[in-house]
Amino acid sequence: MQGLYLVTPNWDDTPRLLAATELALAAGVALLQYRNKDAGPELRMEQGRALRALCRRHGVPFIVNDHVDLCLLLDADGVHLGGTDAEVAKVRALLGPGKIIGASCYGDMQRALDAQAAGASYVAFGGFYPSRVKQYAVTTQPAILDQARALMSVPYVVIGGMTPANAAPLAARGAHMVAAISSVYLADDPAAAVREFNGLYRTTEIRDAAA
Ligand SMILES: Cc1ncc(COP(=O)(O)OP(=O)(O)O)c(N)n1
Ligand SMILES: Cc1nc(C(=O)O)sc1CCOP(=O)(O)O
Ligand SMILES: [Mg+2]
Repeated sequence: MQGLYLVTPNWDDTPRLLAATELALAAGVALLQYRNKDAGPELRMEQGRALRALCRRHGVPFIVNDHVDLCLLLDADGVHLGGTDAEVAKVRALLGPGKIIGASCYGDMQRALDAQAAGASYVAFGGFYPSRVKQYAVTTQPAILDQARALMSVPYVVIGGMTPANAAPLAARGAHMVAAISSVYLADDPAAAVREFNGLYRTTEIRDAAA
């Protein structure tokens, strides 16, 4: 797992969402998360089903945000859980070993260690920078990645206001994936934005190979 972790925006216009996502997936995305905090159950089912089909066509793992029931209904590849969502251990017991479970850990290393012990497949640290789509206090520091490199055995993701430029030092510091919404979905050219994010990892690989 390395590269861009694309997360969807709160768009109710499904054709627009699918068109932008298709461009992004064709450009090369490591994981896609369906996150629409404004959608009701019907729209979530419609968008989730369509995005799952798109991901299958492109061979990209499909993750559902928050909704374990939707993950099961769609036979998604996994679910992402935050502090107010279901507990990782309970969801792991329900989904079994084959599904991906992600856990939001904000700037909290102990939370990441606990999530890993409870069966998380990856953890996410954030928000590093102000976001155009979510309000939070920007308190997470890049130094948490140095602790993660030393302590974590599952991959760790960075999220929150990511652009190819400001994510570069975080990728260089060991983040396995960069998660983003607006830098791709609000870009004039979503495919070009995806390629720019992926460029961070080519640079990291070249640097690692030379070390
Ligand atoms: C990859 C990734 N990281 C963090 C989050 C945030 O999850 P959460 O704190 O549960 O907040 P909401 O996304 O549910 O508003 C995420 N979704 N994805
Ligand atoms: C959904 C989400 N979770 C965050 C966290 O810090 O846990 S930041 C965030 C929003 C990410 O969108 P953008 O790339 O547009 O800032
Ligand atoms: Mg959540």
